[in-house]
Amino acid sequence: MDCDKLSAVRVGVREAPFRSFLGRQEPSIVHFSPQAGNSLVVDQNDYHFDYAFRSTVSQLELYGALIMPLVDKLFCGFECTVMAYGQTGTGKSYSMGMTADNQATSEEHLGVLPRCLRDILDRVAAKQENTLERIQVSASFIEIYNEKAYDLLGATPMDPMLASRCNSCTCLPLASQEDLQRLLQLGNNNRHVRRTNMNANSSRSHAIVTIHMRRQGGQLFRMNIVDLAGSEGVRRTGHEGVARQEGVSINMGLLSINKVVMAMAAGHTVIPYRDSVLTTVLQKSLTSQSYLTFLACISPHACDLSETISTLRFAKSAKRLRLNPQQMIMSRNHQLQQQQQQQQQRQTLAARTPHALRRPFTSSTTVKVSRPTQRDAQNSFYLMPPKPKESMPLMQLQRTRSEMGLTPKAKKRAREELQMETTMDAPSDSNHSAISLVEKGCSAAVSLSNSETESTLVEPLSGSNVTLKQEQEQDSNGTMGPPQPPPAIPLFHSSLLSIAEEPYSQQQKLQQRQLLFDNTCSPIVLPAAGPLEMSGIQPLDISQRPVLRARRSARLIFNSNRQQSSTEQQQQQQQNQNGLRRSMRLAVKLESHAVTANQLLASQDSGSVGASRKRSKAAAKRWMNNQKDTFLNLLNSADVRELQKLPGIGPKTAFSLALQRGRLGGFQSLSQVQELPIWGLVKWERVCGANGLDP
Ligand SMILES: Nc1ncnc2c1ncn2[C@@H]1O[C@H](COP(=O)(O)OP(=O)(O)OP(=O)(O)O)[C@@H](O)[C@H]1O
Repeated sequence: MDCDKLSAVRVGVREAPFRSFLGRQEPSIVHFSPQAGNSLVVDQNDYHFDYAFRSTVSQLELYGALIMPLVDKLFCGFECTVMAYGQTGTGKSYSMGMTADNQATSEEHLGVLPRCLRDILDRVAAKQENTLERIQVSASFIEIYNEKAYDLLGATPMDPMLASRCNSCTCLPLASQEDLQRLLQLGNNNRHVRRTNMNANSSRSHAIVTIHMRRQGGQLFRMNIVDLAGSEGVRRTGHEGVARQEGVSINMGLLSINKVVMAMAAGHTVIPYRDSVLTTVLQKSLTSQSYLTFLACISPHACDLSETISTLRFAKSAKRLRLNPQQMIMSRNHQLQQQQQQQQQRQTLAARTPHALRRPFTSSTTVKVSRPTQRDAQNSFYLMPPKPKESMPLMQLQRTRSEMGLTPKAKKRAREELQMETTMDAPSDSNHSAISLVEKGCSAAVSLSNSETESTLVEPLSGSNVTLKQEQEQDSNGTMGPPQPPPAIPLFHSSLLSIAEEPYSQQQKLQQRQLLFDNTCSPIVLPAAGPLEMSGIQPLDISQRPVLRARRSARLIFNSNRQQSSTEQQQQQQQNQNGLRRSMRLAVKLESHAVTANQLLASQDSGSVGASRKRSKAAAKRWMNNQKDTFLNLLNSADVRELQKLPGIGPKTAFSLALQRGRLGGFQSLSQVQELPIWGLVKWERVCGANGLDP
C-alpha cells in the first residue's frame, strides 16, 4: 500500500449529460482539450485540474481514477473526504451514489459511496483473514437543512442537533451492500428533497455520509462522502416562501465552504469555519490533516454558463489548497516517539534513584536560589537554579504562547525574546546542567544532613566513597577566606546528577529541589533575607495550591528553626562541627514534628503581625517587608498560569515575567523586577497597589 505519492488535495471536474427536459440540442459550452486529459476551456478560459471527465465517463472510470486512491489513504490512517460541488441538477447525488433507487443500485450506475464501501469491506475481509485484527465498519448519515443539522438515522431525525455533536450521531454497522442500501433508504426517507424547475428530485440539504472504520485498539478512520446541495439562482428556480428560504440557506452553506477553501488556499491562519453549520460540521475534514477530493459537477448548457464558471472558480481555488497530512502524521509519530523516549528515560532514572530519594517529598523545605555568596561557594555543592527554559521545552513554550492568543506584535516581541534567550543559553548543556552550573558558580546550596551518622556520597566518576566532612568543618569554623573555586568534578551522588538531568516537569523539579535543598537540617544556615526565604504571610488568595502550601510549611519549619532554644542550636552546631549529617528519613521525621509545633507559632505569628501592624510603625514596616518577600517569592516560583492569577498581572505580563526570570536565573529583589522593561509607565504601580505593596 503506497501511502506517500498521492496529492493531498485533488480536484476533478465532471460534465453532466444534456438535460432532456430542456428540449434543446445545442453544442456544449465545455470544450475538452484533446491532448491533455485534465484541461478544459469554458467561455474562452482555460482550466486545469487533476481530472476532467466528459459527460460520457462511466461511474467506474470516475471512481477508479479519482476516489479509489483515497481508500488506500484511509487504510494508512488518514481522514479522507470526497465532496461533490456544483449547480443543481448536474449529477452530484448521482456521482456520489447517495440514492437507493433501482437505477442507482445497478452496477453501471453505482456511485462513489457504494463502490467505496465495497472496496473497504473487501480490504477489511482480507485483513481479517490474514490477521486476528477485528475491524468494525459502520456509517452515519446527517443532513444540514436550513442551517440546522439532523441525524437522519437517529430515533428523532426531525429534531435538529448541535453542530458540535455531529461526530457522535447514530452509526449503523455495515457488513454488506444491502446494509448500505437500507441505510440510504432510511436516511433518504428523512432527507429534505423537493421538485424544482431544474431537478425533479432536488436535494434541498447538504448530506454527509461518513464511513467509520474502528480498529480493535479503538483507532478510528473516517471517510466522508459529502453531497452538497446544488447552487441555484433563486430567480431561476422561481421559488417562494419555504423553498426560497431553503435556496438561501443552501447558498449560504456553499458560500461558507467557498470562503473556508479560499482562506485555506491563501494560507490564512484564521479560517472561518464557524460561519455556517456546514463548515462547522466539516471542520475536521477541511484541515491540513485530511485528504480532500473535490468533484465539481458542471452543466453543458449555455443557459447555465454563469453557474458553470462559478463552479469552476471554486474548483480552481480548491486546487490551490496546500495540505500536508503526511507531515502531520510524521510529526504526530515523532511526538509519540519522543514521549516514549522520555518515558523510558524516566523509568531508567527512577530505577537508578535510591529509594529514599524517590519518596514523596514533604513540604517542610526551603529552597534558596541565589547567586552564591563567598561562604556558599566555599562550603557547598551547587545545583543550577531552575531555568524555565530547561523545565519547559522550547516547543511547549511556543505552544503556550500561541495558546495565550497574543497579538501579532506581542508574538513578535516574544519570539525575539525567545531568540535572545536561546542565544544566551546556547553554550550550556542541559545534560550536564549540574556540573556546568558548579563551574559557573551560580546556584542553590545543597545539603543532605543526618543528625546521627556521617553519610557517604559516591563520587559519580570514580565511584569512591567521599564525605562532606571537610566542607562542613570549614562552614562551622565560619572562615570567610577568599572564595575557593568549586571542585572540578563535584562530589555528587549519582542520584543527584540523575535528578539534575531528568526531564521532569517544573513542579516535579521544584519538589526534588525542595528535598535536596532542605535547610531545616542543613549544616549551612541560610540567611533569612534570601530571595526565596518564606515570609509565612500569604495575603494572596491562592494559598490552597499545593506549591504554595508547601512553601508556607517550609516557612514554618524555618521559623521553627529560629525559635529553637539556644541550647538546641548549640547542639545543632556541635553536630555540624562533627561533620554529622542526617539521613533523609530522619530529616523527614524531624520536619513533620517541626510542622506541627510551628503551625501554632505561625498562627500566633500571623495574628500578632496583624495586630502589631495597627500598633506600631515598625510592625507595619515588618509586615510590608514580609509582604514584599512573599510577593517576590511568588514571582520567583509560580508558573505562568499562577502568575496570571496574581492581581494586576495578565497573561502577557505573566509570560514576560517568566521569561525574564528564566533569563536572570531568578529575581533577587523587587527593585530588580521593577526595572524590567515589561512594565509601562504606571503598570508596576498598579500591580503593587493590587497586591498591597508600596511601589
Ligand atoms: N452522468 C450521468 N449519467 C446519467 N444520469 C445522470 C448523470 N448525471 C446526472 N444524471 C441524472 O440527472 C438527474 C439529476 O441528477 P442529481 O440529482 O444527481 O443532480 P444533483 O446535482 O444532485 O442535483 P441537486 O443539487 O438539485 O440535488 C438524476 O436523475 C440523475 O440520474
